Amino acid sequence: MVISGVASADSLDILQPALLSPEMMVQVCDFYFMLAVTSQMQEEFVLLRGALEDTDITDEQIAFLTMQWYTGVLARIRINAFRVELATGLYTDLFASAAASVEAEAAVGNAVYMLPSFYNHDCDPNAHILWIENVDARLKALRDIEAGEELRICYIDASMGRDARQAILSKGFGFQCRCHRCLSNE
Ligand SMILES: C[S@@+](CC[C@H](N)C(=O)[O-])C[C@H]1O[C@@H](n2cnc3c(N)ncnc32)[C@H](O)[C@@H]1O
Repeated sequence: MVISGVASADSLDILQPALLSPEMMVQVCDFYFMLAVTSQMQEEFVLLRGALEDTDITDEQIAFLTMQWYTGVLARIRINAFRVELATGLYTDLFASAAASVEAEAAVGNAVYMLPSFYNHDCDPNAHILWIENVDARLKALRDIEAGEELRICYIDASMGRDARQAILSKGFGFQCRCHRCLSNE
């Protein structure tokens, strides 16, 4: 993930982190839980820290890079990252070209965008994030939107049935969807 421009080490704190699954938590006292750091995370952290230490960056500049910071960032990437798929072609036919790009598995990578990270999910969304020719995320309205109406995007393949959607949203994003479509059993 790249944050362009000048950003402070705590700039990602504003994003909602993933809820920790029971396997990832260890109880440290009656009330507090902490992330049980997996060996893979630990290994990645040591590699990252070591790579930065080998550069001209001073210890003071990487003082923020603690294991706690790293796991907090991973928990945020977990539910806020978008799979970037470039749509090419005419703006008027973006959905056809976006669908073709998904079919061709043309993802160019994953990225976290600050503002789009605040859009909640709906199985019948009123907006859609897309990428045209570059990795700048754009928001396209899917229908007329009333002033004050919440902008909602769909995190998953909306063509799946209700149970499949619920299962993916619960497992992947940690919530039970109560959108109009799910509540109407559609
Ligand atoms: C990318 S964040 C969306 C922004 C987040 N609600 C916030 O306040 O920063 C995704 C998280 O928002 C919550 N969320 C998104 N859509 C939801 C929905 N339809 N129902 C309940 N929770 C939802 C879930 O906790 C989900 O893991």
